[in-house]
Amino acid sequence: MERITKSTTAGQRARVGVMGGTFDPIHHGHLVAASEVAATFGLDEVIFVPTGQPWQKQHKKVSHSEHRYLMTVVATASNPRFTVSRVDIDRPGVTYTIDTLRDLRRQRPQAELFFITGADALAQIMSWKDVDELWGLAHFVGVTRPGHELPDLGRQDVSLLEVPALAISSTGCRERVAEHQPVWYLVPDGVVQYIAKHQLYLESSEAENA
Ligand SMILES: Nc1ncnc2c1ncn2[C@@H]1O[C@H](COP(=O)(O)OP(=O)(O)OP(=O)(O)O)[C@@H](O)[C@H]1O
Ligand SMILES: O=C(O)c1ccc[n+]([C@@H]2O[C@H](COP(=O)([O-])O)[C@@H](O)[C@H]2O)c1
Repeated sequence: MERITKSTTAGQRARVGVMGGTFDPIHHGHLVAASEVAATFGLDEVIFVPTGQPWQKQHKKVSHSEHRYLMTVVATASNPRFTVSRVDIDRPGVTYTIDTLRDLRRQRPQAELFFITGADALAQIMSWKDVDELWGLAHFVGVTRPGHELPDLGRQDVSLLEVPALAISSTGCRERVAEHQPVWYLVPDGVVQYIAKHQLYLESSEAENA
């Protein structure tokens, strides 16, 4: 029997957001962006998808995928509409969104997918693998982010949304931890505790990959 959520009535397709990110660590900028898109587009669910190996960050040191996955689980646990997928971290090799969306469509053939990106990621989208095929797999929603221009790609299947401006970045959070400054209220409480327990980010994140 098909599962019917509060927003989706019988016969309607579920509306599912996909929030992809490195999430190293996940912060309130990610969570507010997902929440705003969910409210504006009447989404039944937002699936957070931590990347496996982000190819455009190969020159940077990225934390182990299990740490990034578990921090994402902790950060989203209190929201019944937020879920976390392992599709990218369990797929061997470099992560491409074309594979993410194909996998999610196989898992949710009835769902209408909305891929959520910040302004900086949307500005790079024309460099993503198989971009011409991406458009057919999801509707794309670009959200505002302080310090980044939201590009108008001139496509009807790309929506632009203004969200509360939170000048938070994972890079900034990692730098603060490395400098022994607090990250309380930049990331969820459970993520602060996870970072401390596992002693993440005590070295500069800009180091080259070994
Ligand atoms: N403060 C923010 N406001 C809106 N969107 C954001 C914000 N931070 C990140 N995003 C978006 O969330 C997605 C995942 O971002 P990511 O995990 O790379 O975080 P980040 O803060 O950009 O990380 P880093 O500083 O390590 O590059 C991207 O689409 C990005 O544009
Ligand atoms: O498919 C690609 O070529 C591609 C290139 C860069 C980024 N992405 C996706 O964009 C999302 C945000 O990535 P990032 O690197 O800003 O954390 C995440 O889901 C990535 O997998 C995808």
